[in-house]
Amino acid sequence: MSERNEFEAIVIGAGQAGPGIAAAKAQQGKRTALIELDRVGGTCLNHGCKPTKALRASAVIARHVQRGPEYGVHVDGTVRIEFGEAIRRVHTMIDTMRRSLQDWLDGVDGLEQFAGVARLETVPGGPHLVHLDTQTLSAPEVYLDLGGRAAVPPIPGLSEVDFLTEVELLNLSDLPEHLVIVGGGYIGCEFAQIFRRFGSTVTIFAGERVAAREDADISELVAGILTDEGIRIVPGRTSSVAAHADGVAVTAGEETVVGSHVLVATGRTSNVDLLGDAHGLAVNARGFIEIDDRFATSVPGVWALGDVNGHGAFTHTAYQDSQILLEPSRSLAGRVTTYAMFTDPPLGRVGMTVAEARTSGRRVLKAEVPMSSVSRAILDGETEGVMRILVDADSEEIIGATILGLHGDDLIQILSFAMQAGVRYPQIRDALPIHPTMAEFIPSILGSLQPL
Ligand SMILES: Cc1cc2nc3c(=O)[nH]c(=O)nc-3n(C[C@H](O)[C@H](O)[C@H](O)COP(=O)(O)OP(=O)(O)OC[C@H]3O[C@@H](n4cnc5c(N)ncnc54)[C@H](O)[C@@H]3O)c2cc1C
Ligand SMILES: NC(=O)c1ccc[n+]([C@@H]2O[C@H](COP(=O)([O-])OP(=O)(O)OC[C@H]3O[C@@H](n4cnc5c(N)ncnc54)[C@H](O)[C@@H]3O)[C@@H](O)[C@H]2O)c1
Repeated sequence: MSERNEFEAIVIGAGQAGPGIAAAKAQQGKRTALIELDRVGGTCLNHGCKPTKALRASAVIARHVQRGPEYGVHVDGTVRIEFGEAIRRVHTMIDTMRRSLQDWLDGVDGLEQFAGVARLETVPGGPHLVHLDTQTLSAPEVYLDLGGRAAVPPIPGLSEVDFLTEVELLNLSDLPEHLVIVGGGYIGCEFAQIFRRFGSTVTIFAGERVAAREDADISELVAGILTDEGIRIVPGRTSSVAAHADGVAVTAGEETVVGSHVLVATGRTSNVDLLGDAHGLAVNARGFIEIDDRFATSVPGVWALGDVNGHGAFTHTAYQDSQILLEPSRSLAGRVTTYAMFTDPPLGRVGMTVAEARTSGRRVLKAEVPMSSVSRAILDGETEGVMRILVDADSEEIIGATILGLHGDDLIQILSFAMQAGVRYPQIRDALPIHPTMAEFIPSILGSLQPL
């Protein structure tokens, strides 16, 4: 090993956790390597959160324009939705953000960047070895921010057609005529609504049901929002896929739908396999690297952050992993995981679902209001959805919340911050809310809790 390749810290993956760790290690004066096989910014920046939410912004505007007459706003002349322009807007924005991240990394003193697939060979007592195509690096500290990729389910015929994952879908320049989506999770629902609003025919093969991680009644509300916009939801697991003269035929049970494009959105798989077979790390049955509360893996000197440790599946969890790691007094224990599905209206979620609360063994109280009773939602003409809060009757802690509706993605954070701070529900119930806002119903429904 030449001295040139001996580092004090190596970070593999420049996604949501890697860049911050790499910069911090370099700033601590450690000679640090950051290795990325693709583009900096990982899934979120290149083909995840950010491009989808930028594209969603165009889809939301399209919807507002279409709904204008309901509000007395008429756009005279033709309204055209140009998918090509919308996707170019997305790419321009993402390119700028990626350049800015790259410029920031390039400016970190003591940080050396490498391109390629890193294979890890752990060595008892360290330093560990990281192999690239033409060279091997070593370091006593290795940080893994490997993320994941679309899982490709073993559906007969799928591998023989040109199916899309989110990567290819976001690289289309022409609008699909009929987008068939296999999987009704967050990716399936978000893309379904976006492409429908641009004018595609959209069919979701939803598996069990859309948004299946949520309570069944919430899934039903989400399904209603999507079907009201003309999206067809076919229940059941996709059993076969085949090439067809008009595109691709997708079948579940008795139902076959022929689409021009098929998107596979049936979950994610971890990138741990890319490390090769000499990493020696304990990996669980789902492919996640096992860690303790401070991200230490089963091999001393190796830490795992972000999606690959299975303790979060979001950008904010991956990024927070890096913040926790860098502050020795913090740990993963007690993190209140919260997330949103960015349909329009969005679904905000934190803590337990009703189904989980029922089996928790706690005495649980529930407060709920349909958005059709929330003044601001009525005034804004956005009455789909529901606001629901679950409380532990004995400890008075908030233990879960679901907000499907206008600003649900932001409103939910009032509750997640309260949960993180250990606030008792009467403190929020007795707060003074502003009228007429969506948040005003959070205190008011906490005054009408009922046993679950
Ligand atoms: C379509 C879509 C929409 C999403 N929307 C949201 C959203 O709205 N909000 C949200 O919070 N989350 C969203 N997510 C999830 C979010 O993108 C991920 O949770 C997040 O990117 C995980 O960050 P990470 O750092 O763990 O991994 P990643 O961002 O995937 O980064 C890992 C990096 O490691 C690199 N890498 C892996 N193995 C190696 C190796 N051996 N050598 C070198 N480099 C390697 C990869 O190339 C990648 O760049 C979305 C995901 C998708 C697919
Ligand atoms: N807003 C957000 O934060 C956001 C948005 C998109 C993605 N993500 C992240 O990406 C991850 C993956 O999202 P996803 O939607 O791919 O996965 P998911 O796990 O949320 O949903 C996949 C769905 O596909 C179904 N399915 C599996 N096999 C099927 C088959 N053969 N036929 C029909 N349906 C089938 C499953 O039952 C499941 O309901 C999420 O867990 C999340 O962490 C986050």
